[in-house]
Amino acid sequence: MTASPDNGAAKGEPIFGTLAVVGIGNLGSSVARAVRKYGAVDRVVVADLSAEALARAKELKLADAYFEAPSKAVAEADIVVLCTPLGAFGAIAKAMAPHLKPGAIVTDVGSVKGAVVAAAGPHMPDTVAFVPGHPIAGTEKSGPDAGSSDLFVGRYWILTPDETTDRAAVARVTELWTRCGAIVEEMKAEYHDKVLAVTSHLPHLIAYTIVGTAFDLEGQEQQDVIRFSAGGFRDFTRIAGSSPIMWRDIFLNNREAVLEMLQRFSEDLSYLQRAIRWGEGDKLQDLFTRTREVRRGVIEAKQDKPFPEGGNGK
Ligand SMILES: NC(=O)c1ccc[n+]([C@@H]2O[C@H](COP(=O)([O-])OP(=O)(O)OC[C@H]3O[C@@H](n4cnc5c(N)ncnc54)[C@H](O)[C@@H]3O)[C@@H](O)[C@H]2O)c1
Ligand SMILES: O=C(O)C(=O)C[C@]1(C(=O)O)C=C[C@@H](O)C=C1
Repeated sequence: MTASPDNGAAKGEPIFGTLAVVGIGNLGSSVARAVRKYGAVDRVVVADLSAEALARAKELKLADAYFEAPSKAVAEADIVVLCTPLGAFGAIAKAMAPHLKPGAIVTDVGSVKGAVVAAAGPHMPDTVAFVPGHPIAGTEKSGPDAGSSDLFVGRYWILTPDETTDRAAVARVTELWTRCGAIVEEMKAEYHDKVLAVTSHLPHLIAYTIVGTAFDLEGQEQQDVIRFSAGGFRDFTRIAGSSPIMWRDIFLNNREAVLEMLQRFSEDLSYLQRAIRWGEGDKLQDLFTRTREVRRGVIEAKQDKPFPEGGNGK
């Protein structure tokens, strides 16, 4: 099931000429590194509004050319990958639209799909194909140093084309991310947003809540929570350390699905609360047995580690 590359760069003919990354942070730099390592494109250009991120990307030699304005970077691109926080997608799409090459493909890595299609889609010229996408891979870190060429190896990359999307463009984007090691699947944007609300957005919200609760404790108690940080809390602090801007935008852009899942979660939490209050150990044990099975399933699907076995951090 795992896609082609081992961790020594498997190569073939480049799939695209020039690839433009807009937003050279964790995901953008992972895309830049991966397409180069796996020989998927001839040339990489990047745009980022942060002078600091651009300077660091240059030091790391992540691309062949660097621009502040997306309009400059996309002018020569055969494929553009939007890798900024979601809140910027609409404005970037509008600004770059007049400068896109006819025949170019625009795709993205945004964690929510419905809102992205709504914000960016209407700005796309008819001469360009827009293929929304989302790699289910990442870490809590931000910036160009955080990326890895192996981030996508063995991980799912979901595309959410609709009935108007150019199928040839979908096929080329599929080929691109498959070359970088991902397992590409298609689904409807709305379905994607519902599934990710449970598997990614809600866990982050829970982590933010628990760590926030600990932070709100007074004086000595707060210090001791950090000092004696047990495994469970420690794991929550990792994802609660994720980018505040990225996660603000995810919750603002997947409001309905997150609120729906949060409602179900609250009901399930009340059930456990009652079971603890009334000493109903059988109910607790029954649920914990079923959740153990879920964990087994994740391990069997090889989705339990951020990087592949022996995968590099860069
Ligand atoms: N981090 C993850 O685990 C992860 C995983 C999958 C998808 N994503 C998605 O990837 C995207 C980027 O996340 P990240 O973790 O790489 O964030 P990041 O903070 O590491 O990088 C974002 C970059 O975008 C730049 N940027 C912001 N606004 C811009 C604009 N208007 N024009 C140009 N550049 C701009 C920032 O300067 C920064 O360099 C988000 O949409 C997120 O939902 C993230
Ligand atoms: O492992 C992590 O640090 C992540 O948060 C990565 C993670 C996830 O929830 O799995 C976060 C957001 C994404 O859109 C995709 C991946």
